[in-house]
Amino acid sequence: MGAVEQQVQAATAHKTPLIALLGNPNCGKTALFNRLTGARQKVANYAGVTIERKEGSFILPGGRAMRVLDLPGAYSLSAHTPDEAITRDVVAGLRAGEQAPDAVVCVVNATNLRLNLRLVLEIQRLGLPMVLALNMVDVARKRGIEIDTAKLSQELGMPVVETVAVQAGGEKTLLGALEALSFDTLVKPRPLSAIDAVPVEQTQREVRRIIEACVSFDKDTGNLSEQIDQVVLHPVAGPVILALLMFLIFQAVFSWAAAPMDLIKEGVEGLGSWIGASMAEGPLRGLIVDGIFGGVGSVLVFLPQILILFFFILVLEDCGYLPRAAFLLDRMMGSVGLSGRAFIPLLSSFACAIPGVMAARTIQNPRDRLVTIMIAPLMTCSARLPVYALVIAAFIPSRKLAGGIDLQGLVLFLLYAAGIVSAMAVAWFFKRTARAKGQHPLMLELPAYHWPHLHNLFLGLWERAKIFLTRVGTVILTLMVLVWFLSSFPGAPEGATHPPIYYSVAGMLGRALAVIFEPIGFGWQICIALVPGMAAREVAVGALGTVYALSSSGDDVATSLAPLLAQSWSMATALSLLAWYVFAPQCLSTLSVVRRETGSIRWALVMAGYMFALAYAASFITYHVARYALGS
Ligand SMILES: Nc1nc2c(ncn2[C@@H]2O[C@H](COP(=O)(O)OP(=O)(O)OP(=O)(O)O)[C@@H](O)[C@H]2O)c(=O)[nH]1
Ligand SMILES: [Mg+2]
Repeated sequence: MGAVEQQVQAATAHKTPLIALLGNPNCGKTALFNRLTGARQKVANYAGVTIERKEGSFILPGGRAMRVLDLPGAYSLSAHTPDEAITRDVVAGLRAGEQAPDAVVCVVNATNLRLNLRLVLEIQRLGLPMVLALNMVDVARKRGIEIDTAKLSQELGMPVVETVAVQAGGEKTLLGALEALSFDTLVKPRPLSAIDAVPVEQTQREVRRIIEACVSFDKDTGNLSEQIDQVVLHPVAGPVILALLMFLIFQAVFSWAAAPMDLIKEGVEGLGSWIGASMAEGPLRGLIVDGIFGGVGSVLVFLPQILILFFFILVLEDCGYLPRAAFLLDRMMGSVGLSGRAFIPLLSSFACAIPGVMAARTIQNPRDRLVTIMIAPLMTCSARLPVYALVIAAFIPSRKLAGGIDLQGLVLFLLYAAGIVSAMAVAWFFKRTARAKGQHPLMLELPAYHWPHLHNLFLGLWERAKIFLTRVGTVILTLMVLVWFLSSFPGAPEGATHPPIYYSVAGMLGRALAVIFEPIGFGWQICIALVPGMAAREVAVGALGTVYALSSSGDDVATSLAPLLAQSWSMATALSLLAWYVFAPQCLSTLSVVRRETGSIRWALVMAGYMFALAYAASFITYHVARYALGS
């Protein structure tokens, strides 16, 4: 061995080898990544969940440290979408500031080798050390698919191991195979032209030949997923089931949440009045009782509703129903010119528009992608739920309609529906003005159904709760303290006729804004809440809590906000505020992500502008129609 080689060997021996997890979308890369590293990246039963690279590290049983990259899924290395391009560039060592991996673990879905092997053959041509992880073998076995791994390994010329990424210990075989790899000599990937040199047809022939040689099917095992799909994807029954499911979810958001919400409310109020009673009258007491307990507490009570909503979304996600919903909605989305791929980004936007806007990266056509980004904020994000829930609780009687339907749940359902319908309308408009061409058929792989993993469900809810509580404890708390200060100082002048807040900085600001918002029914108190609501929607609720606690004279602790609002607002104002929040421009963080993802401030401004105009128009109409109809 020459001196130079020895040096290289010594240098690489010190370096921690980097392996990349590569494979088709939804084959279990992230699950495997989590299993190897103990991380908790998001997994879900549909394609396109991972949209950015994630790095982690772990130790092989023999003691060697390894670094591992989780990459977005790809069907082929001739990238068609921006996230596929990330994957291609990373493995080929073409991404700036990114070292090419020392080895590739190709993850394949054992139940669908036919689709997955093409990518394996393509990657192989890069010439990097490789291991094939035959994942989801548990499902394959259940379905009677038998794969001769020894033969497959021989055919492909690389180690093949069986893994079950969702079972403890399901990654052991992979660790063994990695242990056997040598990282002593540095291998550079061959140029991508090595892949393009081989015609696609030849690759596909090769795939067929390998499958014939290594895979056998036991035809007798009935396919339950297909049977379920005959009902769920039925042209008539399918959409009915989908609508029914959505409807039931919103009913549950109200009816199940009542008890835990009361509990939280009583806890917060009890604590607030206990602390209030033990403190001397003064600004500090005001800050704690009105600002923190009145403001932050009024946001906190919405935790149960958010968790119930996400419980259902997570269950539907994990069992594999969501891509079916995409399939059912594809026709509707296609008729307004959206691609079926827009479904997942739009669905994510129900949690928050930010991941939704980012998930639009999986959309191939740049114009489709832009339109999807522009309408993502019209999907009702979870931060708007508290605003809706508060106003509904104050103004919509909790009555059972015919068939046991809860009126409050129905109104909430309608608000969410209003967001969706207007998103479709806006998409249609954008597409028309942008003179779009023909449609793109939805190519969607329907994963097999499986029971939701309790562990996944629990982690998902825990994540949601953490996000919400962190927001309450940081952004919302800070803004609430600020709102309280601005609403408390300066104090009322001698002989004041209004409550002190009227004369405060916030009061002055609110009165100035009221000039603009009076025509849609918002008084100065609501205007005070609108401003911090731009930073985080829930703060609007908290701010109303503080504003009305400070406006009402006498009461020492903020009594429940809903009845206070019911006394202070007219029904027309309440409906107008609901309409406002269906459309009002999203929080500032969304706008900044839109700027980042579209690469210019222009689209962020267009978004803010069109949403403001829509919101104002919708509220104006709602307010005046309601006043007319209610005769006030
Ligand atoms: N039964 C079974 N399910 C698995 C296995 N591996 C992953 N899954 C499930 O398959 C789904 C997809 O897993 P992910 O890890 O998100 O897949 P991914 O390859 O990262 O997908 P993208 O990020 O979308 O490319 C999830 O619902 C997992 O729980 C496995 O070995 N057995
Ligand atoms: Mg993933």
